[in-house]
Amino acid sequence: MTAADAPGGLSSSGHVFGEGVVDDASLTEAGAALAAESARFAGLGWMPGTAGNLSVTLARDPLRLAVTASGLDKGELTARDIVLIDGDGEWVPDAPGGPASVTFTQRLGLARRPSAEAGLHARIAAVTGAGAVIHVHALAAVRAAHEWPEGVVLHDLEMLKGIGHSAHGERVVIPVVQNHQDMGVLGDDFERVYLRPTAADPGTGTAAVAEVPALLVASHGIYAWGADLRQARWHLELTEALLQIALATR
Ligand SMILES: CSC[C@@H](O)[C@@H](O)C(=O)COP(=O)(O)O
Ligand SMILES: [Zn+2]
Repeated sequence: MTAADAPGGLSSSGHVFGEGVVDDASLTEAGAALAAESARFAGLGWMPGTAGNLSVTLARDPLRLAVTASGLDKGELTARDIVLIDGDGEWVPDAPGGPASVTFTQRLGLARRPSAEAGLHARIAAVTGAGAVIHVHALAAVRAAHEWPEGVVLHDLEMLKGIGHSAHGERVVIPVVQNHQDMGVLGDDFERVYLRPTAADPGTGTAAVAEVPALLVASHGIYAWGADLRQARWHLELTEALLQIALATR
């Protein structure tokens, strides 16, 4: 299976969960998938200039993510424009199977810095178990966070089903946090507002609480995540559409 035809744009071999080992092949595959996804959102106008960033989780123990490099035009990324980071969002030497002390990025002759927001990607992946996180500067997300700084309440909308909730009779809150340049602060704020999912109780049949797979950062943009890149994209596009409806019908 190639990166192009795999669910989420990344083949199952690209996820090396549990081993903490990431090789050149999985990095290249992740880079290709992130570049393709990034071009899609740049085309939508959701990543103007160098805005926005994306990541995929490559390993869980210890946590390793491939994140887009900082400060690049997100409509022009290539498979090489990624950086391997740890659970703190810090660059880590990659490709342990490669020549000793020569990293993937060094072999390519590139000096890449991880996204300035890599720390929040890593926090979201750690807390939610996400396989992919996407951050864009989409307009409805910014407008909705400005309009409803305590969180955007949605209900009785068909597309809520697309983010794991009911189309009828359920109150869903898209959380909002204030913008901050310190990813540690943003990560803590995210954990404070994140609605953790609960499993269904087989004894009582009590319905599980589903998560809300999106976070609005006021005066900035939106983060959305999912089990893989494709699901993260669906959650992002559906949330932005829901926010457009909320703004249009307020
Ligand atoms: C063009 S300003 C946007 C940045 O400050 C930031 O918010 C952003 O989304 C992109 O940062 P980056 O470090 O390139 O991943
Ligand atoms: Zn941003």
